[in-house]
Amino acid sequence: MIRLMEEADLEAVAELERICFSENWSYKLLESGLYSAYDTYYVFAQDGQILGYCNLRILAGEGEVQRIAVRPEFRKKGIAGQLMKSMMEKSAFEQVSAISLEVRESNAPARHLYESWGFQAEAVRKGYYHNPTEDALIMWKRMENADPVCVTARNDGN
Ligand SMILES: CC(=O)SCCNC(=O)CCNC(=O)[C@H](O)C(C)(C)COP(=O)(O)OP(=O)(O)OC[C@H]1O[C@@H](n2cnc3c(N)ncnc32)[C@H](O)[C@@H]1OP(=O)(O)O
Repeated sequence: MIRLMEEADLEAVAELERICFSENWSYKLLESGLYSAYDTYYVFAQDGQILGYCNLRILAGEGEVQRIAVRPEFRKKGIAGQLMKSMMEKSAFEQVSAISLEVRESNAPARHLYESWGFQAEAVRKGYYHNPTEDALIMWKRMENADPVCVTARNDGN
């Protein structure tokens, strides 16, 4: 089941980070995020185990999918899809104009996931990632209530 992350989940989520990302978020960073007014963390929990988690940041009327990860042995079972659904519902509830995210260019599973939720790659950040060095794709999804003028301005870097 999907629920909000709690303090008791922090160690398990930090472990998930270590398993899933070469540049992983620390316990301290996750702890500060838990109490941030801008961040919403969801976990997918089953039989007392955290199988997946994600973080949505909402700032100035825009959303950003900052993190999503699923334990390797539980992938391709729709868990990330359920986490995405929770973030999309939260974004709609908060009436964000658009949602963005960054993803490694070579990360086919994540890109497929995001495309299936209506995200489109619109820009590249050269050498954004380290360990190994790689470009980031910036993907966007416009929400139905989007203000086109505002979104265009943001995409031009203004
Ligand atoms: C903003 C960021 O966090 S970017 C980094 C994203 N996170 C990571 O790279 C961490 C490591 N990877 C993972 O944890 C997982 O592979 C995730 C989160 C990308 C996907 O999690 P899963 O639970 O396996 O995804 P889920 O089963 O919900 O599948 C979602 C869609 O992606 C597709 N997909 C999943 N894995 C793959 C794959 N290896 N190759 C191609 N497509 C895939 C599925 O077919 C499904 O598409 P569909 O809805 O059209 O059938």
